[in-house]
Amino acid sequence: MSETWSVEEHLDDILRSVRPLEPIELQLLDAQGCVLVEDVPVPTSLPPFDNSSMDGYAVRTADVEGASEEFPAVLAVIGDVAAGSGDLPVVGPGQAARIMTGAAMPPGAEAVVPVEWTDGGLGGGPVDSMNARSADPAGGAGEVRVHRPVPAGRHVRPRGSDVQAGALALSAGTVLGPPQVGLLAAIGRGSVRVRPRPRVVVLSTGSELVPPGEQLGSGQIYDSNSFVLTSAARDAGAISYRVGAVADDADTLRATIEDQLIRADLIVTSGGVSVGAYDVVKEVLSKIDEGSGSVEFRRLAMQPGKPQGFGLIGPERTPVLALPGNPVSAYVSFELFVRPAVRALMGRASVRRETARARLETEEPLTSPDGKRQFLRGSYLPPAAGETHGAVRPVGGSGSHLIAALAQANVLIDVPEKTTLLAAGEEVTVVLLD
Ligand SMILES: Nc1nc2c(c(=O)[nH]1)N[C@H]1C(S)=C(S)[C@@H](COP(=O)(O)OP(=O)(O)OC[C@H]3O[C@@H](n4cnc5c(N)ncnc54)[C@H](O)[C@@H]3O)O[C@H]1N2
Ligand code: MOO
Repeated sequence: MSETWSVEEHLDDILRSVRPLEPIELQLLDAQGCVLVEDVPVPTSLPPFDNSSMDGYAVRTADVEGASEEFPAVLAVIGDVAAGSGDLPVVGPGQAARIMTGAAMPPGAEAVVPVEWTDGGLGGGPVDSMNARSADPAGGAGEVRVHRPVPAGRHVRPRGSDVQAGALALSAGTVLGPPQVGLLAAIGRGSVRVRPRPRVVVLSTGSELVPPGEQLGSGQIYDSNSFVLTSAARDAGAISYRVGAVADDADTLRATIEDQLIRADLIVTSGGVSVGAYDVVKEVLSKIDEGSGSVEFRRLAMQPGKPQGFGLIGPERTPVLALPGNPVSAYVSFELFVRPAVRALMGRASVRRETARARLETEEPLTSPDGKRQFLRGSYLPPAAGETHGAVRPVGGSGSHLIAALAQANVLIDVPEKTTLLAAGEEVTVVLLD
């Protein structure tokens, strides 16, 4: 650990080694959040047939020309066309078919008159709605009085007006959010080829750690890192598995990691990477895979998050990121290094968090160590209307054990290596955490 690496050098090293996962065919809902690797054409136009956009009556326009409430057009109702009806009546002169939203236009009809522009077949004034079929089984028969004319095509959604057969529904590289999943379903695709979500195994280490919910003994603390890292991995798009804290024992740790390799696209550990006598992660991972790669431990010009390990292990050369154990260090390290690695495995084009420039609000000037890039926790308010910059206020101090303040933060204030003092009102870069 003699050489010191910058944040960017460490990240570049990780991103150079992490390749997107091989694509697989996934059911639509399993593909949510994934990157599509195929161009998906539209097999059949949407809508697949001309259909009504209103509940009403399908008519021939000539029959309702000049119609008014005083002088309604009286048409013979020849039946109902409900959404899903396959059998369509032919609408002849002087006739109308009662039609529901989404139902196919019957042959002969050119437009739809909404039910509100008619007497609903009841012989009175305009109605608000149709009677339910159960209450009025004969509603689709008899006569209807139409109070207004309609031009051809009115209240009709033509076949292909949404998207035409042969067009590109979605192109390779698209991230499948809910609307894209909806479009795939609408064109009849049950599954698609995507890069899968990476499986991230999170493993915390430390003999002092006790799972939340259990009793603490003397010198013990609750294991929070494995929870924050597992949920952060899920938030980044991964399928994450939390492995309970492993004691500071080299053999146990080695066996646990070897067991976990089978289900991991990425392994994240926390703790045990510093210079203490019980820092077993470093001890085990530096030697786990002699010959076919191992984990390198380095010191970064960064605070928090100075000690970091990265390498590829096992037969599949699975990436391992060994994060420092201090809770804030572990989380900041996740945001800066693990999240981009997860996104790179997913094949996402942008792997980094967004940043913004913000005005610093602080009573006392902030100090930062020379030669270290510092990531302070901040509470950020986006720009108000008409303003170009938001405002950020530091929360908590720089101590990497300050878990409560971290929970109040929505940004990291990125203080460059050479900056040692920041006064109120200065412009800073913030990394947006949500
Ligand atoms: N002599 C030196 N000591 C330390 C140095 C150094 O350069 N010289 N670096 C310090 C820095 S900076 C960091 S960061 C830590 C990193 O230490 P480790 O990665 O070895 O982490 P641990 O010693 O296991 O734990 C550190 C701290 O965090 C608590 N912890 C650990 N795991 C969890 C968890 N899962 N949940 C909650 N809290 C956890 C642990 O109890 C310790 O308090 O080393 C410094 N020391
Ligand atoms: O680097 Mo440690 O992460 O400063 O607390």
